[in-house]
Amino acid sequence: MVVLSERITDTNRRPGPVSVRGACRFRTGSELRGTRPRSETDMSTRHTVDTGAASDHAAELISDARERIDALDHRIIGLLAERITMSEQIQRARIASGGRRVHLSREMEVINHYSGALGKPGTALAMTVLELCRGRA
Ligand SMILES: C=C(O[C@@H]1C=C(C(=O)O)C=C[C@H]1O)C(=O)O
Repeated sequence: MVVLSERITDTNRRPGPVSVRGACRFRTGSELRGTRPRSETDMSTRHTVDTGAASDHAAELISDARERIDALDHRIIGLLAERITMSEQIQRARIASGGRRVHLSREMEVINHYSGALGKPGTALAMTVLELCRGRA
């Protein structure tokens, strides 16, 4: 059962809407019946809305896994920064010696490495990594 929204000012008043991140949603049947404490329901709903999950269990699993993904992305970005520094050193040394910035046969090796491991998207990823490291060719 749902009840149409109206803005709430008193958090104990029913059946006004519940605010979720500044937005309003309809009150659920269990909230209207008072079978769950209001704050627990609000937290639980926010949890599932944030993750797109349909249960608290899935929402918790997703939140935990997202933290690990954020940590992995942080490391990937750190590794990319390290790669950019190494690549710049090579490019500077080559240019200082009278050579060119770009070395195509080496780039093909890099692209093959990525596509061998990751398939077609690996090619696109390698191109992006190369662009980050030596600019647009
Ligand atoms: C770093 C180099 O210079 C450039 C950058 C590359 C890279 O970032 O992997 C690869 C080939 C070159 O275009 C290199 O020759 O190894």
